Amino acid sequence: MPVVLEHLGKRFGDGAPVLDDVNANIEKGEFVALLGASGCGKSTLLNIIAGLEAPSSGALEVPSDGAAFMFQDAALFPWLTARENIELALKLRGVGKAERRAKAQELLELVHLGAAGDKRPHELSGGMRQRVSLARSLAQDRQLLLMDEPFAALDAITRDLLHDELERIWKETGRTIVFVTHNVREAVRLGQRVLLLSSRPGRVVQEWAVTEEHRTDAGLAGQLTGVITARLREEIRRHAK
Ligand SMILES: Nc1ncnc2c1ncn2[C@@H]1O[C@H](COP(=O)(O)OP(=O)(O)OP(=O)(O)O)[C@@H](O)[C@H]1O
Repeated sequence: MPVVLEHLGKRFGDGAPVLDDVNANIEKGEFVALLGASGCGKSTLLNIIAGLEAPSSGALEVPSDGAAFMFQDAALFPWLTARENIELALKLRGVGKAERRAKAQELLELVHLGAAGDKRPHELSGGMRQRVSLARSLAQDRQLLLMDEPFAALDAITRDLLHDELERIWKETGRTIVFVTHNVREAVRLGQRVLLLSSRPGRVVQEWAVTEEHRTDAGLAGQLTGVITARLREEIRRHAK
C-alpha cells in the first residue's frame, strides 16, 4: 500500500485544527480524487503526504522514495526551454547527460509535445505549459504522483483535453495518483475513487467508487456528480453557519 493515513491531524501553531482524524488507504496504481471546498485542508494533506509538512498527530506510510508533485501553477523556469525544464528534473534525479536528451524527448512525446521541446514557457499556451509540467513530474520517476488542482486555471475545453491525456498517461505509466480538486465533475471524470474532505476540521467524510459503468454511461456519471455535489454543498453550508 503506497499511502496509509491513520488518524492524521494537523494544526498550525495554536490555531484550530486544519485536519482531524483523516483516515485513508491508497493502493498502488490507484487514481484517487480528493475533493473539498476551498480552504478545507486539501493542499495541507497533500503536503503532508509529500513530506513537505509534518502531521501534528497520527501516523502515515508513504513510499520511501517520496512523491512527485504537480501544482496548479506550472512553475517552469522561464529561461529554460520545455526540454531543458524536463532535462533539469532528470539531472536532479542523477540521469546522465547522454541519456537525458532522449528521455526528455520521450516524455515530451508522451504528453504530445514532441515538436515543442525548443519553446520557452512564454511561447506556450497554459495547457501546453501544464503538459510540460506533467512531463517534468513524470521525469522525477516516482511511483506516487501528487497533483494539486493542476488544471484549475485552464479553460474548460483545454481541461477536458488534459483529462483525456492524464487518463491515458496514468494507464500507460501505472502511477498512483492523488488528485486534489474542488471540481466535482473533474473528480468523477478522473478518479476511481472520490474522497470528500469536510471543512474545519478537514476529515474524510464520505467516499464514492467511480466504476466502469460511470465511465461509459454519461447519465450515470451525471447522477453521481449530482449526489456528490449535494453532499459537498451540505459541507459548505455546515461550515458557513
Ligand atoms: N503554513 C500555514 N500556516 C498557517 N495556516 C496555514 C498554513 N498552511 C495552510 N494553513 C491554513 O490551513 C487551512 C487549509 O489550507 P489549505 O491550503 O490546505 O486548503 P485547501 O483545501 O487546499 O484550499 P484551496 O482549495 O483554497 O487551495 C487554511 O485555513 C489555511 O489558512
